[in-house]
Amino acid sequence: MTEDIIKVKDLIVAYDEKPAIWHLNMTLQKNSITAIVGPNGAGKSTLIKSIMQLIKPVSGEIQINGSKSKKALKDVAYVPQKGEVNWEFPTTVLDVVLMGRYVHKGWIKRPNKNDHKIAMSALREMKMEAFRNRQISELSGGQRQRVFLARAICQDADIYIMDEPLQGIDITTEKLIIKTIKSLQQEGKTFLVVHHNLDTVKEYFDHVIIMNKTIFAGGKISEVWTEENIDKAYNEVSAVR
Ligand SMILES: Nc1ncnc2c1ncn2[C@@H]1O[C@H](COP(=O)(O)OP(=O)(O)OP(=O)(O)O)[C@@H](O)[C@H]1O
Repeated sequence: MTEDIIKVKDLIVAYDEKPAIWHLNMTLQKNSITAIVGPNGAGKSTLIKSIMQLIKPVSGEIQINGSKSKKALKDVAYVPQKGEVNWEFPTTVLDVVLMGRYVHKGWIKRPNKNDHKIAMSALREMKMEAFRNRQISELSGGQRQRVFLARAICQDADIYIMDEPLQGIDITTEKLIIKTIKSLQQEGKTFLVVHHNLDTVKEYFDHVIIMNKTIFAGGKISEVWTEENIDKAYNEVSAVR
């Protein structure tokens, strides 16, 4: 029996009255690892920012675990694109990872021993333990991505929404991130991941959403990952532009 953990109904999102998402409907299946693919400007980031309530849609409805409330977001860990973060902010790797705990305690309470233990274990999982006292401005791109994943792990959310986590990283880090995602799936977690490399979709994911402003196909890789569907989204864009 499958269960939809996120439901998006008839979503329209616009920037300066120009639609970036147009009548989009999708569901995210619980315990899946789902890729969102589509060409540049297809609205992939806009979709996940809408789910994270970082952007207000023109219309439509988004439910997380059956709820439309902002409170439902505490079950969601968000990994933004690297470029969206101020990496010059003076803070250490450990402090960034500990931020994952604030969702559980609020911003007022200081992290306790247990929070530190959880943060260190997440850093260990991402092989970043040795960097814990390093300033985030002094990390490479791949190391930054690992720190962000460690923060998400530290939050211990049910759902992980990640915007291009494999962008600009080496193959070792890519394999480490995928291994971590797959082992978290074994623990019952769900992943929605913006992904660009079409060659690795089949290997890394079990579900896919193929989009360009709206959804062209969505479901199990074995059912919807076809040349025809990919072509539609990447080439037949005029209908929704
Ligand atoms: N803050 C913004 N203001 C105005 N337009 C925006 C803004 N953010 C995105 N857009 C536009 O909305 C459309 C969708 O952008 P979005 O970043 O969601 O696409 P994407 O699929 O994530 O692209 P990419 O693969 O290039 O990262 C694009 O045409 C983009 O130019």
